[in-house]
Amino acid sequence: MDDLTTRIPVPLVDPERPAGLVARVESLTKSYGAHGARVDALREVTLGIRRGEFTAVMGPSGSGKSTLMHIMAGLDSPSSGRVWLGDTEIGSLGDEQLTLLRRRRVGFVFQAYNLVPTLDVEGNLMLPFELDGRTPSVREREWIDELETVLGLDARLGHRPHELSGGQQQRVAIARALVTRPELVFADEPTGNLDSRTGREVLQVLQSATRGYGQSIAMVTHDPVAASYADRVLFLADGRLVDDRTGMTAAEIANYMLTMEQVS
Ligand SMILES: Nc1ncnc2c1ncn2[C@@H]1O[C@H](COP(=O)(O)OP(=O)(O)OP(=O)(O)O)[C@@H](O)[C@H]1O
Repeated sequence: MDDLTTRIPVPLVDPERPAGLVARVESLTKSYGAHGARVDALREVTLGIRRGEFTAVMGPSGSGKSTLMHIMAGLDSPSSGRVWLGDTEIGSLGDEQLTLLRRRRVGFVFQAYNLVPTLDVEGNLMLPFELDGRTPSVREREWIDELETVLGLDARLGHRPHELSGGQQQRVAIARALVTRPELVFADEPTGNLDSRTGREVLQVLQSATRGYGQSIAMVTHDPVAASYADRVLFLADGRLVDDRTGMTAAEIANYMLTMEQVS
């Protein structure tokens, strides 16, 4: 597989746009259930995801990582607090606008790949455009071709997901998340189903998408090795943001998690 960083010098992020936060939440709270059975999944969380960075959201099981990601991606609504994607406040959008935001401005990569089994690789990559009721422009077609080459999918375009390895399926899912050049890609345990070597390859692809193209990525994981590929690690514990660190090694993250688990 080629290295994204060396092949394409064209930045994904429009240089005219100011650097800063691609998404943020303010005093975000999410509770499930009521009274005695109430679970506070998020408690007054305030944070920003920086544009052009690979951010990992780490924390013990049940700390609120998935809930945070779902709310930031407009897949779930908060109990209270505010959420922005770029300058758009998500809470102010109606259902239709929210659907368009999810379709056009964010991308998703899931642990289970979530490819359409009846479509081949090319069909899966075209899906975001089909759902949007349009065909790719010439520039978009060039970008799709580049992604297919860089992600090593050229020889697989006519194959269906069951004919691919897990790592290949996840590369298709990453390419599909990138084809529309979304402002932010959300990745939920993207290496959860992969062996460690294939997992590392997928993490390198995500890292290269940030370093080579300036793609903003927010990845939820409980794996210290996966988080060490990120530029920045946000730590959640018991529904709260407890730390915000950069440049951590896998060993440092693992130690940090161990300390968190001992304290809680
Ligand atoms: N739909 C729901 N109904 C009730 N409780 C929920 C629901 N979704 C999440 N929770 C609770 O909210 C808390 C946070 O869950 P969340 O899935 O966000 O944690 P997580 O950090 O992603 O965990 P994991 O690493 O195990 O996936 C947990 O206590 C969970 O049981």
